[in-house]
Amino acid sequence: MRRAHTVQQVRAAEAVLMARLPEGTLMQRAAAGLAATCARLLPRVYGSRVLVLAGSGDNGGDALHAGALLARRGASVRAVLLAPERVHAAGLAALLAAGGRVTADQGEFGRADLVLDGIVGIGGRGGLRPEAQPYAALERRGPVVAVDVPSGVDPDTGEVPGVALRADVTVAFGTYKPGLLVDPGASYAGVVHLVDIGLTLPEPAVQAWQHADLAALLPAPSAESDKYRRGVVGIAAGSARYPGAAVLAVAGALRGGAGAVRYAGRAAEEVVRRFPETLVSEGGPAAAGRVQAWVVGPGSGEGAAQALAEALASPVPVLVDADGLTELARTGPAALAGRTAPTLLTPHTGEAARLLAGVSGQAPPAADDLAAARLATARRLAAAYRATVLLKGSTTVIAAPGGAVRVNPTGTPWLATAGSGDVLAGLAGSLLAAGLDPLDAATAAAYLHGLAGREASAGGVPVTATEVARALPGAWGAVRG
Ligand SMILES: NC(=O)C1=CN([C@@H]2O[C@H](COP(=O)(O)OP(=O)(O)OC[C@H]3O[C@@H](n4cnc5c(N)ncnc54)[C@H](O)[C@@H]3O)[C@@H](O)[C@H]2O)[C@@H](O)CC1
Ligand SMILES: Nc1ncnc2c1ncn2[C@@H]1O[C@H](COP(=O)(O)OP(=O)(O)O)[C@@H](O)[C@H]1O
Ligand SMILES: [K+]
Repeated sequence: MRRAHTVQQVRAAEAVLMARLPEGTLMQRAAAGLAATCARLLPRVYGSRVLVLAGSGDNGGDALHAGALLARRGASVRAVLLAPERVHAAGLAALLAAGGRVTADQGEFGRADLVLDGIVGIGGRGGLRPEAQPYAALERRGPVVAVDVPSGVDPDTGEVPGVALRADVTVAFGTYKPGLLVDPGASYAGVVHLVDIGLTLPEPAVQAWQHADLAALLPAPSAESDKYRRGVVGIAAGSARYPGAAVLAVAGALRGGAGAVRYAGRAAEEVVRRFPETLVSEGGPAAAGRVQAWVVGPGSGEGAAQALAEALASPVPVLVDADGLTELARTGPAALAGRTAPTLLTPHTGEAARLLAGVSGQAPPAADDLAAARLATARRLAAAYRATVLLKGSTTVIAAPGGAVRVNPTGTPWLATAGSGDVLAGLAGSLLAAGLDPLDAATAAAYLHGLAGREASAGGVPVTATEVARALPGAWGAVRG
């Protein structure tokens, strides 16, 4: 599991450690880890040209100390001081003593074999200041290594409020920061290396699960299992107009670990033709047999209101997607008030905007603004609807009403294809029916769906939602190892 901590959490942990250690110890540890990563990135350190961009704080100090270590190994190190009057004095002294030099020549950026971005770290706010902005647009020859955080990226949120410096590698100290895991910030971080500096940290603000975390969680039948004990997932999706959404949601659900899939809706004929293993009925959720979880909304069209009301009236977990979300946004959180079982909402940013309008009673915010602030959006929705929220898009973020947040590290932009969300909804619903709680079901579904999308698009080929569903068993296999 990758754990990310907020600036406040990091500073608190740092304060405890600094009180025990001689001054400068933490920075020495950080600089040593940073220099070691740089040395691995360079074909050879001796004779390489390294440029340090040093801001006014400790982030600049780390970069200058790492520059000094590289200079001692024979690199030709130059430093641009973005705020010379407030530069980290000990860092600069170390660099100069090791043979490094200060420069004001921007051209060094394009000539460097490696650039260290020490402009700002966890003290940075509000994008790059004007004096640093030109570096974001300059041609580069070697990799840019961000010190702790790519400068200009908000460490706590991943928001990029102005210009930021795109890194090839980020060396993070002590822990990941949420902004390194969530787009748009994550896309500026490149490959993230973690350097242990000895911090003792509390529960992380954000988690990103990996194969091993998921393997421990995915349902598996035992000798005593039968199809009912494995869980039955109900799919209330599709309509005469959109039968495909029903087929795709069922395709996802059949590969999600439940023992049976029950379909309730207008596209029963198409569903059975494609998947004869499905139990079908023509009516809505109220008229269907028992299930352990409902998925409602994909392609439901005009039937969405009725299907949603019936599913929400049931005592089992309900996943609301697509047209179901549009319907829910009309009533707002009040529609969930009487529920006795958990609810999982799976909006993209357009649906998230409608859901927020359903809370405020005002015009929906712009979807692009919500995409730029994914963590805040998912948290707001989870709190307002008292439901778990899986916010789809370039980084899928999952927020539980109690405050837990997970971000999904798998996925590919190739998943942005019609119907892939329907597959995800079916898959997540199936995991809910198999007994996972909404946070785990959403985490596992996003992860497997993202892996399947990558597998199906391997080599950079377009994928269809059907192919994503077909790749799901392979994704389970990869996770299970
Ligand atoms: N907290 C820790 O546990 C450790 C921190 N270390 C380093 O210290 C860094 C934090 O240092 P600081 O607290 O001095 O903060 P920074 O170095 O991140 O920022 C310092 C100053 O930059 C200015 N600034 C803020 N936003 C800016 C912007 N957008 N553009 C230009 N200047 C801006 C402000 O005047 C601020 O005081 C970490 O990111 C890390 O690199 C490490 O040395 C080791 C341990
Ligand atoms: N830029 C992107 N990068 C990665 N994944 C994306 C991107 N855009 C969309 N996705 C993923 O593609 C899927 C699309 O779902 P959705 O928007 O509901 O589409 P549909 O309604 O057509 O099924 C989601 O899993 C979402 O997270
Ligand atoms: K930085």
